[in-house]
Amino acid sequence: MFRATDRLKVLLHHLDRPPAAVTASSCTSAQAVSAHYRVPLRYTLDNDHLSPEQRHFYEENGFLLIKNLVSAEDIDRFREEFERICRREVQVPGLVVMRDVTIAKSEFVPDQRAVSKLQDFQEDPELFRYCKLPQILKYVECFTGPNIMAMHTMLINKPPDAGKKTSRHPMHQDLHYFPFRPADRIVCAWTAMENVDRNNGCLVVQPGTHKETLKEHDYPEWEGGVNKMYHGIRDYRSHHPRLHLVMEKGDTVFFHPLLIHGSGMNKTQGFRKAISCHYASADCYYIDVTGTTQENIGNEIKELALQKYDLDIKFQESWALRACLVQGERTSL
Ligand SMILES: CC(C)CC(=O)SCCNC(=O)CCNC(=O)[C@H](O)C(C)(C)COP(=O)(O)OP(=O)(O)OC[C@H]1O[C@@H](n2cnc3c(N)ncnc32)[C@H](O)[C@@H]1OP(=O)(O)O
Ligand SMILES: Nc1ncnc2c1ncn2[C@@H]1O[C@H](COP(=O)(O)OP(=O)(O)OP(=O)(O)O)[C@@H](O)[C@H]1O
Ligand SMILES: O=C(O)CCC(=O)C(=O)O
Ligand SMILES: [Fe+2]
Ligand SMILES: [Mg+2]
Repeated sequence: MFRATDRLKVLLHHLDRPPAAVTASSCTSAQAVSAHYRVPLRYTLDNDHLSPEQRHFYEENGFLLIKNLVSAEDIDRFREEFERICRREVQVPGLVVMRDVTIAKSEFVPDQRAVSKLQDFQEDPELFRYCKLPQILKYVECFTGPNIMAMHTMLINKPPDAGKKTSRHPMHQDLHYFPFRPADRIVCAWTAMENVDRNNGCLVVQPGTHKETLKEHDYPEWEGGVNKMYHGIRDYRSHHPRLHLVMEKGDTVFFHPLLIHGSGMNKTQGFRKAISCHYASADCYYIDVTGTTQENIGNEIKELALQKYDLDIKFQESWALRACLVQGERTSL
């Protein structure tokens, strides 16, 4: 994660710079779709990749599911690389290997099956291929524009629930973790590596919640415990309906960082796998989260960097170090 400290110096002078051209300038000749649906377009940029219907769907719902976007061959390669990492045949600098809290806190000696998540795989060329797949970037560009940074990478291996419901991911908004803006120029791509449904803990989304504000997040008070940094929306009572995203291997969902989502318990004996990347426009800018609802996660990440890597850095810096350009120019982030 924190590999190039010298690169940091170059990056830091950008941190507090105001945004150059990332306001709403995007929506210029969006009139066609806009007029058709009589709504202003805000969440998507002018492009000829999305159909008017797809564009309207994302504007209204905050996500877009594309069937069969990643080939079975590619997914099999990602799976093989994941297994090599678990067997410790490859060492990846900066990689965070996370185990389920039930297993991490027990006497059980963890083997590869205990790995519940890999984070920050940007230094693994085979897994990072996912973030550069042209068919994914074509969609990403519709939300971020042409200068694209891969900000956060994950391979999620949701384990069979050990009986304490710790395989759940509480309902949250990803923006809680991100000290950069504007939110509308950030998007997550999440690809199912096998069939996912309610049994093995598919994504659960609340369509339309991307239009709401960022909520306060904290650890949920769950009896069986909760994984490190799995914050959920505090005192959450939502009137929005929940939608379970049933997906097949290779299907990919793109979603907005304010969309409220989570994932259910894995009631099967298999490990539910998905690979994802959060992208942002390189024209985004970092913000200071002091005094905001994000201060708690910012402090937690700073503490982790200090304990684990002996690095005394700002929340924003932890992101600037992980970020990788995947298309266009690294203008700000
Ligand atoms: C949009 C996006 C950002 C949304 C999200 O991804 S939300 C989830 C974010 N999650 C994370 O960022 C996970 C971060 N996880 C990590 O950094 C690591 O897995 C660590 C929790 C630091 C553990 O790594 P490491 O230090 O290598 O492992 P160790 O086995 O030596 O454990 C050190 C101490 O941590 C504890 N631990 C390990 N895994 C978990 C867990 N899943 N939940 C709660 N506590 C955990 C472990 O028991 C140990 O504690 P002590 O024995 O020192 O008290
Ligand atoms: N008590 C709770 N507080 C907050 N979030 C919860 C709570 N219970 C479940 N969730 C969240 O709701 C989402 C769905 O979880 P859940 O395990 O209930 O799965 P489900 O898909 O609804 O399956 P089921 O068919 O068992 O109800 C997850 O994000 C989960 O973390
Ligand atoms: O794959 C999942 O369970 C969802 C994870 C998620 O939403 C996240 O890590 O932010
Ligand atoms: Fe999330
Ligand atoms: Mg439920």
